[in-house]
Amino acid sequence: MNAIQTDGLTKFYGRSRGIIELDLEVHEGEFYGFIGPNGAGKSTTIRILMGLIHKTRGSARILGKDISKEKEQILSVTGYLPSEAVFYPDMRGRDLIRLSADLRRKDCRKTSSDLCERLQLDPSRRISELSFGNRKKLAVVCALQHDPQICILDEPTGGLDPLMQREFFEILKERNKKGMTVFLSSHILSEVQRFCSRAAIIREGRIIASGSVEELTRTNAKRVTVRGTFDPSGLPDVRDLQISGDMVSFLYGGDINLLLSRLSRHQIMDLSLSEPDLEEIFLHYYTEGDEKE
Ligand SMILES: Nc1ncnc2c1ncn2[C@@H]1O[C@H](COP(=O)(O)OP(=O)(O)OP(=O)(O)O)[C@@H](O)[C@H]1O
Repeated sequence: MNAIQTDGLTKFYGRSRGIIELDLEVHEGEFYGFIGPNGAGKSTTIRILMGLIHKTRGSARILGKDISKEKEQILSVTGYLPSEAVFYPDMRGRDLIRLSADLRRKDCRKTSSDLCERLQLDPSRRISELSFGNRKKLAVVCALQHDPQICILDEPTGGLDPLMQREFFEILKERNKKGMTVFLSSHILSEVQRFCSRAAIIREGRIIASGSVEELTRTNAKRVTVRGTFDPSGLPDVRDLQISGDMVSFLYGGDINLLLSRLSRHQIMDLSLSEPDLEEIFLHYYTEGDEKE
């Protein structure tokens, strides 16, 4: 049984595209990243999974349960962190936390107070008095206090300062070790590279690549940085060329001997060849797509 499985999942808002023919497979216990730029369809996918909006066609299951028919069973074992949490402003944090626990008919006092302490959240304050980051922490407590089997997080780190982001990922990692599946959408690629074992890349509503983060980042291309006067434009498979003063930097996917022989004809002061990071690979997927169109 997969933690999340979608088959041909499609959503149109009127005539405009949300997501198209999305096939996702997230295994139980995985830490899975869902990467894509603004407007790619990440929130649309997540909102359909959480039953907040209806699909146009296709199907989706969470822990084997159909999202259209078994919503209540799904919600009782799922934690959800929306990208922008909107709460009743006059409520106090602790009342919201209790309401969220009551909806799941669970006593979550011990876990919620641990979470508040770790996230340094004062739950006695009114929601209207909380900063954006503190509202996010409140949403994290509501998403995790009932020890869900799967947690679906939409751009989770927006609004959290770096220390809190670290604590938040620590919590997720601990939960994941105990078996919780984590599915998070992000456009912070280093975050996905650091924490996720597998990921899917979504672009313009379609998944353009998926697999282990290692596979996705494995490429023959190297980031070449040269100090000196060098023009790589005659070389094959050169992308993302950046020139700044006497520094030339580009992604190179061609024959390394050819590169070395071209370089040897120039006065080079410094040279480095490094593995591209996920950010660059992502760009690579995008430019590939653009070339095909
Ligand atoms: N309520 C809506 N009505 C009409 N179109 C919508 C609506 N919500 C989303 N869309 C469109 O669906 C597409 C996917 O949007 P979605 O919010 O799912 O992307 P996203 O990947 O989550 O982006 P972001 O990172 O900016 O949150 C976009 O083209 C968007 O304009």
